[in-house]
Amino acid sequence: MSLLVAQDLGKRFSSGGRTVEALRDVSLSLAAGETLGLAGASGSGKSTLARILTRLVPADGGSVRFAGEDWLALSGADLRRRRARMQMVFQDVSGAFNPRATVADALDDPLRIHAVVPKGERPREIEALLDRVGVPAAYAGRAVRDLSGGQRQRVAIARAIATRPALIVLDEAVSALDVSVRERILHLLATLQEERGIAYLFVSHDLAVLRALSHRIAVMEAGRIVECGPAGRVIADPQSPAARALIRAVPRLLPQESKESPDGR
Ligand SMILES: Nc1ncnc2c1ncn2[C@@H]1O[C@H](COP(=O)(O)OP(=O)(O)OP(=O)(O)O)[C@@H](O)[C@H]1O
Repeated sequence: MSLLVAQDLGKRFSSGGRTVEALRDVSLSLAAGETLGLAGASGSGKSTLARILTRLVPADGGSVRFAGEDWLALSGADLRRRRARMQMVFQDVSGAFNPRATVADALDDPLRIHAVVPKGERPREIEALLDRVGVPAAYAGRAVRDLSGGQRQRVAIARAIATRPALIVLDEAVSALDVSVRERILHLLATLQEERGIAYLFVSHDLAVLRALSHRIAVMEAGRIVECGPAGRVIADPQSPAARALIRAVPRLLPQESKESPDGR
């Protein structure tokens, strides 16, 4: 059974007398424990889709079923409670944290809000989360803004897994990082997925990044999904001009290194 099914999502933005159709009839599905990579040129609608799925912006039309529920119909306390099951990590996580927040504060918030563990166990849980993402426990008292970009992303991942989500939406989550730091974070994400069965919707303009993690890749162009298939197939044998253009932008792409799963997902 699918963990998430989005159907016919649409979104228009109006600004300065101009209307942009950011999403047109977008449908996709995601299985538990699966990574769907979402590729596309700048402005193709990737972030809008990520923001609609995470309920940061409303859709104009369409539906989303998540974990068996009508996700777009949830509101108020019901939505707040269910948010524990769908978390997100963005490119610039500094904006997501209170600038003065310590690492411990940033992790304590979701544990408290979602009552993940009893109050007395929260300090130990924070330690375990930091350990899991490879941040030394001694960093707990530091301000998030004083961390390196890679460490901040590790804390953002720790915060995302704190509520034991079924799905994490990652929007350009490794794009600002150096290549070696990026590779270690991608490895961490892959390991967490194996351990916990978390599904990822991984948004990136960089197909090389998507190839490292994705079982399937969907390609967007001008608000539509123009191609979707097993990661290895999309990279080795792209069917759409949009996918071909993205591949041309990354000359080192080698299809045989794709992490496509044995059942062809
Ligand atoms: N709040 C907004 N107001 C007006 N237009 C918007 C808004 N958000 C997005 N858009 C427009 O919607 C379209 C899709 O934008 P979106 O950010 O989803 O694309 P993207 O594929 O994520 O691009 P990028 O990779 O550059 O982030 C673009 O034309 C963008 O200018």
